[in-house]
Amino acid sequence: MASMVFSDCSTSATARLGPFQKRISGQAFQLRTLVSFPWRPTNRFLVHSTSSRFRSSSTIASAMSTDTAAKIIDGKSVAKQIRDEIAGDIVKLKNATGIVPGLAVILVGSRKDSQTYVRNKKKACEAVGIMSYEANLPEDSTEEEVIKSITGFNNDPSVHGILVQLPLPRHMNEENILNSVGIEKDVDGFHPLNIGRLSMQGRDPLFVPCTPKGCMELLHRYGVEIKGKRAVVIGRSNIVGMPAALLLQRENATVSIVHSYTKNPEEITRQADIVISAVGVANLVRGSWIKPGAVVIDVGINPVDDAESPKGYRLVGDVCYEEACKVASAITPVPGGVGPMTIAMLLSNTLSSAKRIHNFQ
Ligand SMILES: Nc1nc2c(c(=O)[nH]1)N[C@@H](CN(C=O)c1ccc(C(=O)N[C@@H](CCC(=O)O)C(=O)O)cc1)CN2
Repeated sequence: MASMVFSDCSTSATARLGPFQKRISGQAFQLRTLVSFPWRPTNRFLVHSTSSRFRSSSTIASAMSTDTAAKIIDGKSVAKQIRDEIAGDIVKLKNATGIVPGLAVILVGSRKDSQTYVRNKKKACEAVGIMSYEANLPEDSTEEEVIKSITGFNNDPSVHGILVQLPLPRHMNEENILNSVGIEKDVDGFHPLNIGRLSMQGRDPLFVPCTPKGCMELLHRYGVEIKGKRAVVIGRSNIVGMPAALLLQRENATVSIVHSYTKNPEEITRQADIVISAVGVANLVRGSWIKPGAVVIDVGINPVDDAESPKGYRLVGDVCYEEACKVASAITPVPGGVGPMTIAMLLSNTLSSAKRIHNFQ
């Protein structure tokens, strides 16, 4: 079978990435803008070696007949289920107290990808019964102007959650801006007090960052045991990798973080029962990095050139999906995996905030 020998994740993907990024910069969000990660995918492992090295003869037969062995973790359908649950809870809250949860989103500049995410957040709010408020500030706004807008929402009792869409324009100090979101309305969970509490035993943050919370929710809803398991998180960004590692550790996994200075990333990743990859490098994680039977959560959303797609590109994860499918027991697709969970978790955090502020159980 051709696909068993030549992988779509071979070096051709790397070659596509370079010129392509320049062309569409600003159109699709790349984690790379938030994390510094100099790795590039390698072609050191061929697909045929991956499947034959790790599988028993019966599983090879099944992989060959279906070309896919792993269970697909369907983030899109789980996110829908969660949104339905949230909509039901919002009706209960409103009927009992008259309170309608409110979310304020601050968008600075006119990046197309950020505009799309903000529009999607607004639509998702509407669908579940959350009021949304928006502040659109020009690219050349000052930090003070952004902070002034945040302060307005901090003081507005109809707003229960505030988020600043990232990335911010380069001239802004992200830390100053995120620090000015009131901790009790910090539905993105990026405030240092929330992250600090997440990292301490016996303390609980008011909010957990949405993407890592979505990863954990997928593991829970698919019945993946975490306690006592070995987990590897690839990437250590403040908004995904680091909080994901803390969350896994809080659930008693033994956690390693693989990053750009890790000497033997393949070897370490191959020890993991659970892999969460959040580096923003297309197809970095090859099938041979995955321990047979591991559960793989792919946070990367990377555009790669695709002449056959009407848009001229398609989205792929950090993990070479076609290879990993043959080794892992379960895997999230890109798109349709972790991405939809990010917005579902934002709605969940906004609802929790409204309940907490109004002391509703
Ligand atoms: N303040 C924040 N900024 C950013 C966050 C965040 O959590 N808070 N995360 C990302 C962007 N993001 C939400 O803001 C986000 C990214 C991707 C998706 C998603 O559903 N992706 C789809 C594919 C979408 C497509 O086709 O383009 C998927 O993976 O299936 C939702 C939200 C950075 N900024």
